[in-house]
Amino acid sequence: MSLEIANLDVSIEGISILRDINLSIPQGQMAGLIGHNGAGKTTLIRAIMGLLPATRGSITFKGQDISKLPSHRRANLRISYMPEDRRLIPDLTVSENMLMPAWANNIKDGEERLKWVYSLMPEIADFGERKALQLSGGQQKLVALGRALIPGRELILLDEPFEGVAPVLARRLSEVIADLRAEGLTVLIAESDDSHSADLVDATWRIERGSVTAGRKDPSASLA
Ligand SMILES: Nc1ncnc2c1ncn2[C@@H]1O[C@H](COP(=O)(O)OP(=O)(O)OP(=O)(O)O)[C@@H](O)[C@H]1O
Repeated sequence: MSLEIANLDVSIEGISILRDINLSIPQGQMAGLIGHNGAGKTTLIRAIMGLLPATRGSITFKGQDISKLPSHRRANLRISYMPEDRRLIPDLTVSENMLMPAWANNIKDGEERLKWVYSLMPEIADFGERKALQLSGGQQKLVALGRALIPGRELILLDEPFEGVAPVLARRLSEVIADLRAEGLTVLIAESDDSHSADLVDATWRIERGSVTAGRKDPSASLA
């Protein structure tokens, strides 16, 4: 297994948000995390990243319990995430925004990895020297995905990547995410319904009021 979560509880300011989460993703596979607004998707992603502490249970990555590791040590294990709100720095260029995690985590081959990101998404290579604020919301999503891919080479967690994206760009995002399979990346895609992720993922997990169950892919989703 790449990621294995067992009996995980997470509280925020004393309020129990996630309860007894059990979830696993084999190496190189893609999984969907499907749940309504407020179900706990972002909280789970933040807990995996080490941005929220576990109050119980374990998060194991490639056989190592990472649940007590600080977030920068998890980044060193090549785990990364794409936040729902893109969080680009408006006055920095597209390239600078994507290189930020390489600078922050002392990643030596950031420039090389950036070239690979541009080969994966040639459309953003054209904007490399533009300031992030000059891009449309959808283009910024592609950049945010690219930025997550600079450190994220083993496990990448995508928090509602299709949210608020026009259909053409959503299709393009899907293609780029599908291409990650060839890289052997393990991917978790959070979505409020599986309309975009159903065709991409090997398995689906449903999250509801802080609890996760193994889900089924919605067979009607690919007809949508
Ligand atoms: N900082 C916080 N303080 C208190 N409660 C919080 C905090 N952050 C999240 N919550 C609560 O935790 C629950 C899960 O929120 P979370 O953001 O993880 O859901 P989500 O599935 O990602 O939803 P969305 O699709 O709206 O982003 C919600 O009930 C929310 O109100």
